[in-house]
Amino acid sequence: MNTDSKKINTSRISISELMLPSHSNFSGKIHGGYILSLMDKIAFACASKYSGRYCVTASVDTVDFLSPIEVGELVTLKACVNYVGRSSMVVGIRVISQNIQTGKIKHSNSSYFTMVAKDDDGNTVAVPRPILTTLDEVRRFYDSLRRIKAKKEHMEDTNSFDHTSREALDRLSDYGAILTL
Ligand SMILES: CCCCCCCCCCCCCCCC(=O)SCCNC(=O)CCNC(=O)[C@H](O)C(C)(C)COP(=O)(O)OP(=O)(O)OC[C@H]1O[C@@H](n2cnc3c(N)ncnc32)[C@H](O)[C@@H]1OP(=O)(O)O
Repeated sequence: MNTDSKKINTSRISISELMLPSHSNFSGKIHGGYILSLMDKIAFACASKYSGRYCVTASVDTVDFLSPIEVGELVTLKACVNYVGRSSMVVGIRVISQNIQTGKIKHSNSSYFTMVAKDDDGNTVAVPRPILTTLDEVRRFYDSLRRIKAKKEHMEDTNSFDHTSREALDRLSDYGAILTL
């Protein structure tokens, strides 16, 4: 177990990038996949900065795209480590876009990436214990814990659900689905 400790706020990082026509999709808006790749990059940078280790993405929480991003807008991603396990870190990411001419800012999306630190042999490795210095950091830490617990419960629910049971098949009609087995 790594007994070092580190202030969680040392993980704070932000990147800005101007959105070019090459980043757009068929409708002329910025491609969501491009934003996701920027989010993965900043999550990697944030977790590696905190842990001093090479990190891999273990999981990505839901990403809801709240408003489209236009070509020519300046996209800024802000990230910080919210929660630290033994080898895993939950990185909170907020993405905003700004129209450079008008200055108008839109919240594009937010998400949580779970990153895991690895050593040079590719084994998971303990990361420093987090030092929290503000109540916002305490809130984010507990919010992460709640999401981890909810995900675990959801997995247990999914694993114990029998989709072939009479009850499950009957219930399909509640959702307007027609069964023709
Ligand atoms: C410094 C060098 C510079 C190099 C300069 C390169 C520059 C380059 C630019 C890079 C730009 C972007 C880079 C992005 C990084 C990729 O894109 S990485 C590619 C995509 N990700 C992967 O390939 C990961 C594949 N999966 C794995 O390796 C393993 O399954 C994992 C995730 C490490 C877990 O391994 P495991 O054997 O199950 O280990 P286990 O001990 O059970 O779990 C370890 C921890 O992971 C957690 N965990 C495992 N699975 C999950 C899950 N699904 N959800 C949440 N937590 C999980 C566990 O709870 C545990 O947490 P702790 O209790 O330790 O805190």
